[in-house]
Amino acid sequence: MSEVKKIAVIAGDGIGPEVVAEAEKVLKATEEVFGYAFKTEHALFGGIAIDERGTPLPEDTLEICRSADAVLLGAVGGPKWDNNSKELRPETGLLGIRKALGLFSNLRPAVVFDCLKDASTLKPEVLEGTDLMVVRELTGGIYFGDKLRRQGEHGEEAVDTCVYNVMEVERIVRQAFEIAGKRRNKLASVDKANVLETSRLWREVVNKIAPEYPEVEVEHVLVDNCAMQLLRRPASFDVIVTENMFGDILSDEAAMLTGSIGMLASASMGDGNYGLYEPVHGSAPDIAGQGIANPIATILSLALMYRLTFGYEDAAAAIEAAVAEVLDAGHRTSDIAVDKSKAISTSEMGDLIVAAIRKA
Ligand SMILES: NC(=O)c1ccc[n+]([C@@H]2O[C@H](COP(=O)([O-])OP(=O)(O)OC[C@H]3O[C@@H](n4cnc5c(N)ncnc54)[C@H](O)[C@@H]3O)[C@@H](O)[C@H]2O)c1
Ligand SMILES: CC(C)[C@H](C(=O)O)[C@@H](O)C(=O)O
Ligand SMILES: [Mg+2]
Repeated sequence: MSEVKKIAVIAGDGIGPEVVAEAEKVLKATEEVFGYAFKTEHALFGGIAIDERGTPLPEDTLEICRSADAVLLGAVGGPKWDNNSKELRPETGLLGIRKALGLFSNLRPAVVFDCLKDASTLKPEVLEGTDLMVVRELTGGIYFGDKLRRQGEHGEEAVDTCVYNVMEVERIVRQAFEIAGKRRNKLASVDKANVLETSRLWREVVNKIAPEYPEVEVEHVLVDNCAMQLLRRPASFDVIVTENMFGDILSDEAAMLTGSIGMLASASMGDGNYGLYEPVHGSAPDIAGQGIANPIATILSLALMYRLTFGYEDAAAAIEAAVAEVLDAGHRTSDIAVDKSKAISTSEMGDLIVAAIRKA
């Protein structure tokens, strides 16, 4: 039996608790199969924390996360809190936890499973071989710059400020080069350097660091062009590194290459092995409570946790293989089902993945 590791579990809102429950089943199965020992501690966060504690990110939730080795998060947000003031929004809690835990690097792999090519809105031949990683800067840029409302010449105005310093760009770009070096040695740096000063700084930093990684081929792509190229030639991308907001948008776009945003996992990391793992999708209020959400993004996020925080490659690979096996066998939640009448539920998908892990 290995040393007990601690995982903070945050279910959140909407489909968050539904998909996290399935990931916890997988956690339990992998503990038993591989002999790992985890202590999980649940914490309140997001809209439910606003309702129960008057703040989206209670101090004790942050403490539970800080004292853990990793965090598993579902999703937060929903219409109930959409008209709240900024401080009382679930999304403010999400930005707060990322900042407080120093998670500046958000890794969002988008891999097209062969058997799911028919689930995407794109032609199968365009998707062939698509396996990319969006490396999104997560604690800077327009998300965190000063915001204000004021009276201007034409009445009320709103201001969002986008700021990046060299240190913030260097650390994420370095991580992206390192990741590209372990993959196919291709890095696309995405910016809007034809317009934005922050993007010109970003590009200067990439060009300054590039000679340290001569084996990595660097391509600068303007973000509007990148949005288009992702649909035109997705398989040509390996690692995409970009700032916070561009990464948010491009990763949702990349999700559709895989068939559904319900397939896209993510890891939010700092300098070390500590990480927060969550699906790329949100709380999906339109399907919450129906038991039909796809839990695979959250389950694959758990696999990323095993790999990146704990170095348990056997369990990570077993989860990924189990997901592939279940999909190959034709099982689909409704978001990836071509014939929706045959779609299975969230918990059926979780159970099938657990069964595949146990029998492997
Ligand atoms: N990390 C997070 O917690 C996070 C991420 C994105 C959005 N949000 C929040 O979630 C709320 C809803 O946002 P949205 O509707 O723009 O995005 P969303 O990702 O929640 O949903 C977009 C669409 O994708 C579908 N979808 C998402 N996840 C799915 C899954 N696992 N299985 C099947 N279908 C799935 C939804 O049903 C919806 O039609 C908002 O409050 C937003 O702020 C939170
Ligand atoms: C909910 C929102 C604040 C968040 C973001 O924009 O970072 C989400 O869209 C994501 O992709 O994690
Ligand atoms: Mg997003």
